[in-house]
Amino acid sequence: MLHSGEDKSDVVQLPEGVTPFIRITQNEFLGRKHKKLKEEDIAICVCKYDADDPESACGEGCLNVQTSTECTPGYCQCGETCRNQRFQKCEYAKTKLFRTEGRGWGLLADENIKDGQFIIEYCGEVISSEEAKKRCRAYEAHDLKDAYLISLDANYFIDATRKGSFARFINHSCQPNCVTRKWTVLGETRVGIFAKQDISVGMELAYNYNFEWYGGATVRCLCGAANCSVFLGAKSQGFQEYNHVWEDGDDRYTVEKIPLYDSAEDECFPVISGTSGGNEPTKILNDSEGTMCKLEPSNSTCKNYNIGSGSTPKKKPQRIPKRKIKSSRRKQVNDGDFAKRFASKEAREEITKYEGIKNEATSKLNSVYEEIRPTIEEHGLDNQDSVSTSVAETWIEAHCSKYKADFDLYFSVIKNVMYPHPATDSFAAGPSEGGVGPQTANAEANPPLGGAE
Ligand SMILES: C[S@@+](CC[C@H](N)C(=O)[O-])C[C@H]1O[C@@H](n2cnc3c(N)ncnc32)[C@H](O)[C@@H]1O
Repeated sequence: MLHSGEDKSDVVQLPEGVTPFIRITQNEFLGRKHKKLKEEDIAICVCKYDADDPESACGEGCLNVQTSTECTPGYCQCGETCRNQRFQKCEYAKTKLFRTEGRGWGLLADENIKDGQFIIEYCGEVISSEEAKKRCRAYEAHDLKDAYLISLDANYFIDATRKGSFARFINHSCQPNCVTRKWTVLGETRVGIFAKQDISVGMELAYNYNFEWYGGATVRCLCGAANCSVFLGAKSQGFQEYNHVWEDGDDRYTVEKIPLYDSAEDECFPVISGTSGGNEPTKILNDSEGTMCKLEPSNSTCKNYNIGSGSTPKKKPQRIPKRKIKSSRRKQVNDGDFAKRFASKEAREEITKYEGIKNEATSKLNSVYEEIRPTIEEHGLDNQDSVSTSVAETWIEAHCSKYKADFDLYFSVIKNVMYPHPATDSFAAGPSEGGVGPQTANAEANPPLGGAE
């Protein structure tokens, strides 16, 4: 197998089946030259090399390192010992290309990598958003299914489709072991892949693409993480708003909450109307530092990406109004006082007990909601990713208790309808009292069903 950190030649020997590309170790600029730094703009640190302290030569304490700026050769007093020229010197970790299951090619660590270590630069052609849009259409026309474009800043993109580094093979994961970071190198912004934890040799490298999704066909995520969002971009607001399936009071159910069939071959997951085919709405690819790659509608059937300026889509997705934060009270469901509809005392007592538990759980849920409401509002609408884990846990716990209480109550009602106790007091109503089910006294004792405790 090929070690991505070894072969520095332009045209690389690739394993069979990999679409050829030209390997570059520095971004190439389309339509402009590399910036030439003016002397007064060069950031010069104050580090001095001390043979007894390797950190002295532009380690973590270096002013340039702290501002994610590489030192400029000839200007850094540490000279050759400067350790802050990793992009310039291609100080990549050893990695290896391998074939994944269902996700095309991927890149794995070919040596142990330390938390925070620079792994590789995401190199490609630096192009404007206009050019990105054009290229995207061309790629779609050629039915390329993998997307290799990431955003560099508001106006530029890095396209690693035809020319790039091996970083182009790093797949997305919802639980990644790498992150992207932007660094300023000789006046230009460059994107590096860094380890966000220790990575052992043989582990696949992955970072979170942070797709911002505004419609179009969905790409099923096969990262296999326990917290997988099921689709690339499923957590983005665009995806959530566009792909919601139904709303029920406060709750909005999106496609990601619907159970999927496991088989990758079966396309059994829900088809969301209006999201496929020729009129694909806008889609945005967002790198982990928050800059965005606007993706636009296209007329092709390409599923993975549409890149463009972000101008008006041909067919606007139906915008679903953002969920309003409830004023002060959550909706209270009136279950209709089931207990009093039963003829037997035992049934009434049992159901009354469960009604009490359910009311308590509802009140608890309401008060938890009141507690977390400021946090939710503070973090901007309903993005549950923004609230802290402890808040989310409290909220989930209150929901679970409420669901259990609901279940217990309804179970008890159904049980008493199906297997009624004999009517034991004068309350036993005739049909006009509106019993929930058959009210005939049943000589048979309790049903062979247990309670729902
Ligand atoms: C930058 S490329 C990654 C390398 C790619 N696997 C290859 O073979 O060249 C991004 C593309 O890989 C695929 N991909 C990456 N991560 C994925 C994931 N978690 N689930 C499904 N497909 C994924 C998608 O087709 C995506 O457009």
